[in-house]
Amino acid sequence: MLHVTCAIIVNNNKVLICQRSATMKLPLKWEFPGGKIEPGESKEDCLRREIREELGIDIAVGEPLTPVEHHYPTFTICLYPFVCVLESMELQVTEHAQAIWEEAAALLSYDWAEADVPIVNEYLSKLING
Ligand SMILES: Nc1nc2c([nH]c(=O)n2[C@H]2C[C@H](O)[C@@H](COP(=O)(O)OP(=O)(O)OP(=O)(O)O)O2)c(=O)[nH]1
Repeated sequence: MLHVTCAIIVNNNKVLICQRSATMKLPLKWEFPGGKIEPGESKEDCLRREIREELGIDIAVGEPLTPVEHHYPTFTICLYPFVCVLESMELQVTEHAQAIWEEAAALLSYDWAEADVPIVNEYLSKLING
């Protein structure tokens, strides 16, 4: 099983969402940026490292949401989501097809990686219900 962190990065009431490139696994699916936890690394350190590598920005890692275990046809992941805050502005998209700031209300209209769907739903229900 792959252990993967992902960041729901919030800034000005928008969330940063990323589209996987055509050559990655799960091509062109939308996801929250992040990646595999390395041996000996904390989830929070993993997220800060991955976000710096993939997007060139710094984040403050905040509240964890519920981890999601998902079985894709050829691999299984456990995805650990955290709500994060943007700490530096200049985005440099190095691995994804695109990265965009999106309103919460529009998140459900994207073609998400399947493991992300429960995370999007939990984030939205927290926004509505506090
Ligand atoms: N970063 C990230 N990965 C996700 C999400 N949802 C989801 O199913 N995944 C999957 C896609 C990948 O198979 C894996 C994350 O690994 P990664 O980002 O470090 O790896 P990768 O796709 O660049 O490359 P690889 O698996 O081919 O080595 O988890 C998500 O929201 N964020």
